[in-house]
Amino acid sequence: MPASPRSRLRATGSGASSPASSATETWANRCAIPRSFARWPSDAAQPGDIVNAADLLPFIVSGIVVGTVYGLAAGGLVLTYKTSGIFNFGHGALATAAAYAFYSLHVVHGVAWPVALILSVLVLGPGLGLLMERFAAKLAPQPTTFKIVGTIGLVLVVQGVAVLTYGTTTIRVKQFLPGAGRSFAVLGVVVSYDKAMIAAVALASVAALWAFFRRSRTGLAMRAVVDDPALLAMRGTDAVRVRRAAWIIGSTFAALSGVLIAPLIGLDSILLTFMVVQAFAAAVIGRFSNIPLTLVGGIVVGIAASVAEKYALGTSWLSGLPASVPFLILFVVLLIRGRTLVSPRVRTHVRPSSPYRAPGWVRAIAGAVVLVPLLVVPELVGDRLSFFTTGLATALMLLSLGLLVRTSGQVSLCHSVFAAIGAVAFSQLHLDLGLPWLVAVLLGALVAVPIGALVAIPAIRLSGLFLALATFGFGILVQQLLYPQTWMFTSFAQGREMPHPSFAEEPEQFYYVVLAALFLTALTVVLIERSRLGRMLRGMAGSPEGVSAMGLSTSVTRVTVFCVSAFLAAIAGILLGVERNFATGGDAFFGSYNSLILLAMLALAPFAEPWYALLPAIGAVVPGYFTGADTTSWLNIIFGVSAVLVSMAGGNPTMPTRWRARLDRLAWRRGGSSRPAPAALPRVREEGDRAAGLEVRELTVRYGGLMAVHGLSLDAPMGKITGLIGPNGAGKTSTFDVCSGFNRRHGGRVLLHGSDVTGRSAAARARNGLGRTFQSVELCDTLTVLENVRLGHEAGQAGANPLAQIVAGPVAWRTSRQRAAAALERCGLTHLAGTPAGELSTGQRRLAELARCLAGGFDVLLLDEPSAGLDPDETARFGDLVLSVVQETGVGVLLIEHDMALVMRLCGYLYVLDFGELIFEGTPAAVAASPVVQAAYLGSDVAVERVDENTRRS
Ligand SMILES: Nc1ncnc2c1ncn2[C@@H]1O[C@H](COP(=O)(O)OP(=O)(O)OP(=O)(O)O)[C@@H](O)[C@H]1O
Repeated sequence: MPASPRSRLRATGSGASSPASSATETWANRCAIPRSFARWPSDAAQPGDIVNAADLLPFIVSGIVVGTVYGLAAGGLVLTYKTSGIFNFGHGALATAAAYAFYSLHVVHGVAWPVALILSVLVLGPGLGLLMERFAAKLAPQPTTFKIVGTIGLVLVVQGVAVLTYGTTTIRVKQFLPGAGRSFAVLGVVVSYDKAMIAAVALASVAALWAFFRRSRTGLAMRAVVDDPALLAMRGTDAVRVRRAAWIIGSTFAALSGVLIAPLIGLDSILLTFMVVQAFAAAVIGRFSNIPLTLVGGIVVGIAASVAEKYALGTSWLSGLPASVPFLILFVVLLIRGRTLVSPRVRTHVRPSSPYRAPGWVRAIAGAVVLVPLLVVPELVGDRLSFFTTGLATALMLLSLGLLVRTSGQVSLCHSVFAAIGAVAFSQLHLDLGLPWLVAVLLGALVAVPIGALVAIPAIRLSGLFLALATFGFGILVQQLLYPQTWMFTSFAQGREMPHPSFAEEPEQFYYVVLAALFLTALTVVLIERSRLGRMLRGMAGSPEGVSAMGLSTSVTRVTVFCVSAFLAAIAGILLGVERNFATGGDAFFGSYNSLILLAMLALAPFAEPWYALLPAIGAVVPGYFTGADTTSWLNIIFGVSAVLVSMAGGNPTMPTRWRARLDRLAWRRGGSSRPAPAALPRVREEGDRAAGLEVRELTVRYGGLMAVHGLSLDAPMGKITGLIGPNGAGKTSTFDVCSGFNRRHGGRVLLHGSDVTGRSAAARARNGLGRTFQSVELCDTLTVLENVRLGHEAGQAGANPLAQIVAGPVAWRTSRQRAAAALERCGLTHLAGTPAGELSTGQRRLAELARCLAGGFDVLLLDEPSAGLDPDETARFGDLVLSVVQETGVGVLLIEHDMALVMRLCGYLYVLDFGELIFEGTPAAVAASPVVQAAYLGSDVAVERVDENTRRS
C-alpha cells in the first residue's frame, strides 16, 4: 500500500520533501527552482577567490564567467527563434543530453576528453539540431500555446530518460579542461584557470558565430533573417537551409554550454535542463534579434546576479535576490520594451476547431457518469484517498488556468504563485486572525486577486510568447524572493499550518469539501462561458482587434479574467495545502515549473469545459497505484511524448463529424423557436454635429523610412458612401488603421462628428460611433455567427466597465439579441446563426463581419475591401445590401475597394491615393476620366516619378 501524501509528510516532518502525490507533483516535483544552480555564481566567487570581500571586483569577474555561458546559450536560442519562430523552452534539454553523453564517453567509457568533447558537442549537437529543425517545422504553424507546450514536452522526455539511466543523485564531474586546480590573479582577484577557460571558450564560440555571419553566404542570409524573418519568404533565400543551419548552430551552442557547465554544477538533469531559463533575460536584452547584444545581455545578467550575491550575503530577506536577478531583468525589460518586441499579429495557419457541445441531456448523463464514481471514491480507495483529493485540487487549478488559456487566449506561467499566495493568506487569516475557516478561505483567495491584476499588466502590453516569458519570469521572481520570507511560508521546515475545517476533520469528509469546491468551480466556469463575459473572452481570444473595433476595452477584460482566474487558483492552493496539513515553499505544487506543466496538461486535455480538467488530474492518482521508483520518470516520458505529438498535430483530434451528427440527432426538439423577433435596424443619429461624420486632416503615416501616407485630408459624411481607392500599397489600410485607432504612430488629426478623437483608443472611438471591418476578416472562429454578431452590440455596451463586461441586465440582454437577429436577417445569415464562424465561406465571413457592424449601430463604417474573395453574384448582392443599409439607417461609409465597378456603383465621392499621396478626388465620373488616376493604376512615367519623389521625401 503506498504511503499517502499526508502520511509521508508527517513521517518526514518536512513539507519540503514534497510527496509525489499529484499529477503536477509527479511531473514537477523535481522541477522546484534549482537553487543550487541559480546560486552558482557564488560558488564561482569562493571566499578563497575573494581578496577583499567589500570589493565588487571578484563578483564582477565571477559574473562575467557565468554571463558568457548565459550569452552562449541565449545566442543559440535567439538564432533558432528568429529563423523558425519557435522559442525553445527545451534548449536546456539539448544541453543536458550533451552533458550526459560527454560524461558517458569520457568518465564511464574512458574516451579521451577532446574526442568525447567532439562527439558530444560537434556530432551530437548538430544531430540534435537536425531533429529539432524537423520538429520546429511541424510546430511552426501551430498556435503559440502548442509551440510552448511542444518544447516543454522535450524537457520532460530528456529529464525522464536521464533519471531512468543515471538516477536522481547529482553526479560530480571532474573538470576536464586543462589547467584545472590552478589559478591566476587579475587586479587582485584570484581566478581559476578552468573558469577562465569556460569564459574563453564561450566568447570564442560567439566570436566564431560572428565571423560566420560576416564571411559565409549562409551566415549572411541567416543574419538577414534574424534581423527580419519576413525575408525568409523572399525569393532567393532557401528557407529550409537557413533554418537547418540555425538549428545546427543553436543546438551545438546548447551542447557546448551543457558540457562546459557540468563540471561546475554537477550532472543533474533538472539543474542542467533549466539552466537555460536564466539565459532568457539575455535574449530579451538582445531584443530577440541582436546576437552580440544578446551576449552582452548574458554578461550583464551574470554580473548583476553575482553582484546581488554580495549584497545578499548575511541579509536573510535578500537571500533570494541573486537567483531572482535574471528573472527580475526578464520581467522588467519585457514590461518596458515589450510593445516594441511584439510584431504585428501573425495569424496561425491552423484554424482552431470549435469545441463540440453535445445535446444537453447527453451532457447531463455524462456528468452523472463522472460524478457518481467520484461520490463513492472514499468507500473504494482506502489509504489512497489523499491522492484522489489532490487530484481534485489539481482539476480545480486546471479549471482556473483554463479560463485564462482556453477561454480568453491568454498565457500564464505563474499560476502556482496565486495558489501559494492563497494558501499563505488563508493560514494567516485563519490561524493568526482567528477568522472562521470558510471566511478565511474566501478572503485568502481574494488576497490573490490584486496579484492577478498586477500580472494582467504585462498581459495588456504583451501577448503570446512574450506574455508567457513575462509571467514565467514573474513566477520565478516571486518564488525566489518571497517564498523564503518568514511571513510567507514561515521559517519552519514544514511550512505553514493549514488546518482542516471543524466540519470536515476526517480525510473522507474533506474529500467531499474539495469535490464540492470543484463542482462549484466547474459550474462557475460553465456559466462564465455562456455569459456575456464568456463571449467577450472568447471574442478576445479569437480576434482582439475585432472586439476592440466594436468598442470593448480589452485591457479591462484581461484584468478581469486574470483576477477571476487568480481567485480560483488560490482556492485550489488552499485546498491542496489543507489536504496536506501544511503549505511549504518547497512544495512542487507551488513551484514555478508546475505552471509550465499545468499549461502542458491544459493544452493536451481533450473535451470542452469543464471536462478538460478531469482527465489530466487522473495523473495525480497514478502514483498511488504504481509505487515503483521509476514511476515518475516513466510518467515524465509518456507525458512529454504526448506533449510533443499533440503539439505537432495542433491539438487533440475533435469528435468525428459522423459521431457529432449522430449525437445531434438525439437532441430533444423544442416546440417553437427560441430566436428573438428581430428589431428593425435603428437609424443613426444625424442631429447637430453628428451629421459631420468622419474627417481626416493632414494625416501622415511612417513605417521607419517609408512614408505610407502623406498629408491626406478627406471627409466621409453621414448618409453617403465615400470611396478610398488606389493601387496596392497606396496607404489605404494604413489610413483606416489610423482612423480607427489601431495605428497610433502618425501625424495629423482624426475628427468624428467634429470632435478630435486622435488620442483615443480604438475601443473608445468605436463607442463614439466609428465601426470597421478588416481586410483579413476579424471574426472569432470558435463563436457562432450569432454570438459574433451579438458582440457587435455587446462589446460597445460593456466598453470599459468591468461590471457591464461580466453581466448584462435583462433589457441589455434582450436588446443585444434583437439587434443581432435584425442584423443577421438583413445580411441573409439567419440560417447560419448557430454555425461556428470558422466554418463559414469567405463570402459568408464578410457578410457576418458586416452584420456585426450593423448590430453595433455605428454612425460611420470603414469597410476594408469587403468584396475581396466574393464571386460576382455575391459582390452584386453585397453592393445592394450596403446601399440599402445606408438609405435605411443614414450611416456614413468610407469604402476601400479594388473592384472598380462596385466602387463606381456605390460611391458618391472618391479619394484616390498613390504612394501615400492624394493624387485626385472627385465624383466617380471625374475619377474615371482622370489621366493621373489612370496612370497610377496602369503604371506610367508619371507613377515612376511619384516613386522617386516619395523616396526623396522619406
Ligand atoms: N506594419 C507595417 N510595417 C511596415 N510597413 C508597412 C506596414 N504596414 C504597411 N506597410 C507598408 O506601407 C505601405 C502602405 O501599405 P497599406 O497596407 O496601407 O496599403 P494599401 O493601400 O492598403 O494596400 P493594399 O491595397 O494592398 O491593402 C506599403 O508599402 C506597405 O508595405
